[in-house]
Amino acid sequence: MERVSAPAPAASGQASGPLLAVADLTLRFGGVTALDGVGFTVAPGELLAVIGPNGAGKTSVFNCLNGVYRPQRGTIELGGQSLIGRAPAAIAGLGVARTFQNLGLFPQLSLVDNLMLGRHHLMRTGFLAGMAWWGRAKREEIEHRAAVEDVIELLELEPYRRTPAGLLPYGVAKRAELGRALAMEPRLLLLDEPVAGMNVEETEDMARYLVQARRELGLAMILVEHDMRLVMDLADRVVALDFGVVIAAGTPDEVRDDPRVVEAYLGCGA
Ligand SMILES: Nc1ncnc2c1ncn2[C@@H]1O[C@H](COP(=O)(O)OP(=O)(O)OP(=O)(O)O)[C@@H](O)[C@H]1O
Repeated sequence: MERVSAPAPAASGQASGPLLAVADLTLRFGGVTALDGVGFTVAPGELLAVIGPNGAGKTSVFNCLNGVYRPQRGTIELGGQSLIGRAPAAIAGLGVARTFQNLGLFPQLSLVDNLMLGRHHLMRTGFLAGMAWWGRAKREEIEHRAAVEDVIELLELEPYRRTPAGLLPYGVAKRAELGRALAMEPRLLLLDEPVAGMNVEETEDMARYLVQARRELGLAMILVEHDMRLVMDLADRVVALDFGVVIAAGTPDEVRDDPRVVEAYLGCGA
């Protein structure tokens, strides 16, 4: 898997500091305060889970991190570079990839082509340049295909490589969605409910692939997930939100046992 390896920590610009630092994040929609002074950090290689009942602000955090929403207040720094005000494509270019709850795959394209599209922002040779610089374009193509093959191998997607994404079984499509994000060679991966709608066996498979991806690629991840078992099994640290405010942060056990967290979940009927 060397070709898809994450950059060394020094490439983040802060060898010893956090990879991601979020402070005082505040986001309002008219009269609704979706996020109110949210702050957390993610260390290189760390898996941070963000939990909270429905409407707590988890998706809003992701949408701020990848540039879909612009917060009214606060800072977001990746390796010391501010992400605020940058377009989603620019943030992807800086190494932030996201998986989507409702799958971000093109249903007509084969799994391999979906993964190749995940690498689009890494491609230096455009179509015309490709015609003029055939040798370089060809080399680039070979490199990109090799990187995609590494992801296919890591996630054991070989049997589905030519299958149109729209025809993949649900669990495999979620894995392909993870593959699309990994093919971007991110420094930080945002996982939006990767096991939503999965049965127990599919959930266990996904957990195994996430552990494998972390071990092989060493990349940092933020996991938004309602499945508490997965959170407890995978997370290094957990941040709990309720009504847009951080109500607890710490190890999975600390956060699970925090009375404010228990109350937030009981209050929402979960
Ligand atoms: N585009 C929007 N316009 C108006 N209000 C919004 C918008 N997006 C989110 N909100 C509001 O912000 C708050 C936080 O929503 P968000 O989707 O971030 O919560 P969540 O924790 O992801 O919830 P869920 O677990 O149900 O996905 C909610 O009150 C929601 O109604």
